[in-house]
Amino acid sequence: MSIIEVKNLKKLFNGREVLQGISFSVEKGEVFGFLGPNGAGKTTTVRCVLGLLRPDAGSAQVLGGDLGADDPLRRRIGVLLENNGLSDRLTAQENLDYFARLYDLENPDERVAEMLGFVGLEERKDGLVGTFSTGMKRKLGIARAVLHDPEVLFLDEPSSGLDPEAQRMVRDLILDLSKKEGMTVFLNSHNLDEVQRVCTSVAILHQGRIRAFDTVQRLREGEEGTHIEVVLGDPDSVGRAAGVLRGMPGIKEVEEEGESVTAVLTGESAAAAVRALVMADCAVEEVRKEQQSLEEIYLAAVHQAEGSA
Ligand SMILES: Nc1ncnc2c1ncn2[C@@H]1O[C@H](COP(=O)(O)OP(=O)(O)OP(=O)(O)O)[C@@H](O)[C@H]1O
Repeated sequence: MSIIEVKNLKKLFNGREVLQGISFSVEKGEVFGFLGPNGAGKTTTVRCVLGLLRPDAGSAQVLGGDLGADDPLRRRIGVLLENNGLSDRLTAQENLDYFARLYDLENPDERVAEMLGFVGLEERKDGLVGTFSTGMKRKLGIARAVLHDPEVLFLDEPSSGLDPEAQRMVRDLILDLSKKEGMTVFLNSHNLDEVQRVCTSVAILHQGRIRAFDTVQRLREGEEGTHIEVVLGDPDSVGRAAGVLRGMPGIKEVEEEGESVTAVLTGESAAAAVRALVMADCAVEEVRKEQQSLEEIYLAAVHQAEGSA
């Protein structure tokens, strides 16, 4: 079962179809990036998924249920939206204490201390949140969102307005939650660099339609296979290396370019290609995998959609 399952979701505002039947799913432990230009329909989608907005057609399920209709289910998710839900007039600890009581946690003091430590704010626990920097508030907001140990975490633009160092801390927190706690994360973001670094899969939404949906790795490697460039240490190896690669069934489009050979791996790993080249005595100096950046993929998806509109 997918953790988040959106099927043919439609939403109309004033007769205009803002979501035109979108579908995607997020599996357990994934960090999913939801991308799209301003006005694409991301917030509308998230509001439908969170059960805050009723779709006109289709369904949006989280952990097998409808968050709008199932109270106990809501306890199993954590949400950090633009407004971090913290009170400026309370200290960091008092803010978390309040939510720990709200969630009726078993060992509230321990959990609050643990989460203050997790986000690196234990030394500032008695500071008033109103005096905190944007980065500190964001970290405390994340601690607040995961205090009750949810299975799924929704984050809306978690790094917006943060300096590079604070962005990095937020990124590390997300990776920790996913890798160490096995949390599934839904990340709404315009920061393509951040998404490329932390997300395992992405969907690109544009004008109410999903234009791309796949793992980050598959999107970056391209549909036809992984492009590699093998740089050879001596010119004599080039022809021999090209011959070896052409003889491998899972490799196509082998071309000689100066002191390099380029190829597309369709059913063979880069490691297997390198092994074959070394066995054939080719002086392999460097192997580069040529991957598109998420930014290139995003811009291509959006422009292609605009071209076809
Ligand atoms: N309550 C509403 N009533 C009418 N139109 C709405 C409403 N909410 C959103 N829209 C419209 O739906 C479209 C999608 O908006 P949405 O906020 O979902 O986009 P978004 O992808 O989240 O954009 P951004 O990145 O700027 O936050 C926009 O054209 C917006 O004006």
